[in-house]
Amino acid sequence: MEGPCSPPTAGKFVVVGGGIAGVTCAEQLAINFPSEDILLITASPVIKAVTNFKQCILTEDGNQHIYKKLCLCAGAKPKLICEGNPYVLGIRDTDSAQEFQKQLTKAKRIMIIGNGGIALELVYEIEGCEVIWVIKDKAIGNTFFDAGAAEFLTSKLIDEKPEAKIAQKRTRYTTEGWKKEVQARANAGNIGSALGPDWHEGLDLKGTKEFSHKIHIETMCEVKKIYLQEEFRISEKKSLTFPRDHHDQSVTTDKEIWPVYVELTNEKIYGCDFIVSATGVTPNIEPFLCGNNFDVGEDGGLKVDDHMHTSLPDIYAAGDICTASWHPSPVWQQMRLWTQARQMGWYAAKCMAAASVGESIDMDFSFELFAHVTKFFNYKVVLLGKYNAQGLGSNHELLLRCTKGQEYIKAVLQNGRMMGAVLIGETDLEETFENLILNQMNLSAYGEDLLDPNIDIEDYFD
Ligand SMILES: Cc1cc2nc3c(=O)[nH]c(=O)nc-3n(C[C@H](O)[C@H](O)[C@H](O)COP(=O)(O)OP(=O)(O)OC[C@H]3O[C@@H](n4cnc5c(N)ncnc54)[C@H](O)[C@@H]3O)c2cc1C
Ligand SMILES: NC(=O)C1=CN([C@@H]2O[C@H](COP(=O)(O)OP(=O)(O)OC[C@H]3O[C@@H](n4cnc5c(N)ncnc54)[C@H](OP(=O)(O)O)[C@@H]3O)[C@@H](O)[C@H]2O)C=CC1
Repeated sequence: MEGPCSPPTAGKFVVVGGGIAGVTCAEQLAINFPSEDILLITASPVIKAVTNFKQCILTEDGNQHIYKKLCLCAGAKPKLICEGNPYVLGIRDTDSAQEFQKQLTKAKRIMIIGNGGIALELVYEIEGCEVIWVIKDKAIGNTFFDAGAAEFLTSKLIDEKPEAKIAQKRTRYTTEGWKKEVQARANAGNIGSALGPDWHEGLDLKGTKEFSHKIHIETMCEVKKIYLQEEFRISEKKSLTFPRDHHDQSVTTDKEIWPVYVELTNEKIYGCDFIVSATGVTPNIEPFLCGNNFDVGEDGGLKVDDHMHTSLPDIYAAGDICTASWHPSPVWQQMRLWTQARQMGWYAAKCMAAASVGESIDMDFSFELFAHVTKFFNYKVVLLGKYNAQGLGSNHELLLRCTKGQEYIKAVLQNGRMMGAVLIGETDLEETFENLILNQMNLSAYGEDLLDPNIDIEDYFD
């Protein structure tokens, strides 16, 4: 490690990471302390070490920065099924998304591994390329849906894609102005900020073929082995599987020569141009561990308490890098999402500001109820509270309403109180359900009327 090349700079507050968590944290600190210098450090220059005993961080360019309070917002990186294989791509930032797009323009068939957000979005968006989608579960979208919602969505996947996409209603964050600079600097290194909602809007996700969608789903299996073309040819002659569409699971032999071959745990082998590993993320904590005894969560994040404080004095963390380790509200859980990263960055700044002037602060309201609004297969999707009855055991009931091609509504109730909901389509129920979850009103008397389409429940509960 090189020695420091210039005298240390001092800032009351230092924030590491130019993603949504870090930028929101720095912005909020600047609002609270307009006359202070707030130092925002992002992947270029990369942080090499944090030496807490000296309240000092050392950047890769050899500079030292002294802090009174530090917030680590270095995000996460893709957890790939296999590191160092040029045919296995992860998607995280602008560079990796562009690399994926570049490879796709030359591809006839790709394989997507994983059953979460990235896979769900990709299988719907990719055109002109066969997609073999490999999932560990029985049904699609395990991180967001139960089997019922998955079935509702699967029927959309195998129908033709509609022309009109639903309108964007949220504020778009662009990389213009000063944010562009932050992004550009981050991308100069090899770790950029995570792409967020609408990340594929500007990308032309088209392969070499003329058809729209061709998706084959392999359920309940994982990758057993990946062979490069040469390795595969000299390996014992294995029979290649030829993908059919979703309904036709018959197996025939594929005669084409592919750059890479994947053997699955169900013994099938597919050739393809490349593999997308959409298999979750690992928090970026390594640069901060050396010499520091941070408490680390089971998912590999820096543990933070209800004031976003890590286990080390004056060091906070927010966004994908952290593991929420406080006793949460019964209807909130952490998921590594853009909205949570922003809320955490904002709240961390509030906590840092309060601590620095010796004030106390209550937990922010945004951690009362889990709420995620997104779009899958061109449907608006709203997830509230314990939307999949997470942690409720068998002591819960589900109310369902489904109109094929239009809407899927699920309410999760426990002891007559609403604990969570999945709303797919333009249901207009999110505000009412959000209130019902928050106020924990006893709904036993309403029974199934709660989802009766002939009853306007908005009027009912107002
Ligand atoms: C393809 C994709 C699509 C997504 N879509 C959605 C969506 O639709 N909805 C949703 O809610 N969420 C979505 N997410 C998740 C969401 O983008 C992330 O949860 C969120 O952006 C995390 O923000 P962050 O600031 O914690 O981390 P990041 O955005 O990862 O930012 C981390 C920052 O730290 C910097 N950094 C890293 N290491 C160092 C270091 N050693 N020194 C200095 N700087 C460092 C990086 O350069 C970066 O600027 C998506 C994620 C991906 C990858
Ligand atoms: N619209 C949205 O809300 C979007 C959100 N995102 C967010 O971005 C981040 C990255 O997305 P993504 O990579 O899709 O991560 P997710 O955490 O959403 O999903 C990862 C998926 O990969 C599966 N998986 C993990 N390891 C393996 C393995 N070895 N073999 C096969 N499958 C495996 C997981 O299964 P299991 O759960 O059983 O381990 C899970 O289905 C996440 O934080 C996600 O929430 C991304 C895109 C869109």
